[in-house]
Amino acid sequence: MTTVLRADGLGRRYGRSTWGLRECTVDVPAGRVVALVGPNGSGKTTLLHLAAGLLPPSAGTVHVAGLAPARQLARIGFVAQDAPLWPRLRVADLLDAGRHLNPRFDAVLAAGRIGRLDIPPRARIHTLSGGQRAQVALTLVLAKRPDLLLLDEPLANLDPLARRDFLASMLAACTETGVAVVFSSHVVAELERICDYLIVLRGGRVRLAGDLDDLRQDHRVVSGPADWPQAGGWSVISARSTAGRTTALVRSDPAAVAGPGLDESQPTFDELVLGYLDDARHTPQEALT
Ligand SMILES: Nc1ncnc2c1ncn2[C@@H]1O[C@H](COP(=O)(O)OP(=O)(O)OP(=O)(O)O)[C@@H](O)[C@H]1O
Repeated sequence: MTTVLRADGLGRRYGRSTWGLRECTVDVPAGRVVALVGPNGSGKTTLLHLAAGLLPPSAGTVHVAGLAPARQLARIGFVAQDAPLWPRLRVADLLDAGRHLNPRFDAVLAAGRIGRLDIPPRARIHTLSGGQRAQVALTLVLAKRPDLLLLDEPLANLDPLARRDFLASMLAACTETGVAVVFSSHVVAELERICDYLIVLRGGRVRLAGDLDDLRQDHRVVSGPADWPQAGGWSVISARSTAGRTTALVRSDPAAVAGPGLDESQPTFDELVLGYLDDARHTPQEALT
């Protein structure tokens, strides 16, 4: 397995005592589409900035295709939150700038993509819709032909139709170019269709990371009488009780069988993510400082 992004004990401290990210260890295989999820302030942007070489680590290491990000800038595409672009420039001028600034820039791919999206090349950026601006930003980084694409909440500010179009075109571009994508988002429901790898952050720490199919196999949603989670040998991630029944996300040996009176199923993507965001063992942010 080729690893495109490797973080080992990675941490970033802001000021003297606030850790934005701590003890982050993940291995992202080449060509995967990674959902990076977590509540506000959980460290998603910090991780993306470290991976893009925009921030130096305070602890641990991060490598992109085996080297420090600063030495791999040509292989990394990064789109910051809100896809900032020069508002007065025309689309064609931006693509031109991209061509001059990036040695591997694929001008044919960029022009073809903008044409297929029906974005007028003569239009100035500030006249485009939020969805069109997000697509121009995605086109610019895809044309760099990166090995790793880092997208920080690209769906924010997009309406549901624009989100669907953006995700579909992003997935098509990934399949075509083989680029790995790490994609931070709060729009959990939309991620399942496109992601095959998951990283859940909470309180600056990695709560869960791995191949989505493997993670779903390792977990169960089990529902039973109100007191059941105390009775078994499960590792309970989170539990909720309503109307005399308790439903819990548990991590278990795939061979384990639920006892009598318990219903179990493999978690959906939402159940897995929300179960870890609800994690009762959550370490409060104060404990990280
Ligand atoms: N420049 C900074 N100075 C001080 N603290 C910061 C700075 N940037 C981030 N932090 C802190 O680090 C933590 C992680 O922030 P980060 O922006 O990485 O989270 P996030 O998961 O991307 O949040 P959001 O979903 O709101 O964008 C937060 O507690 C935040 O307040």
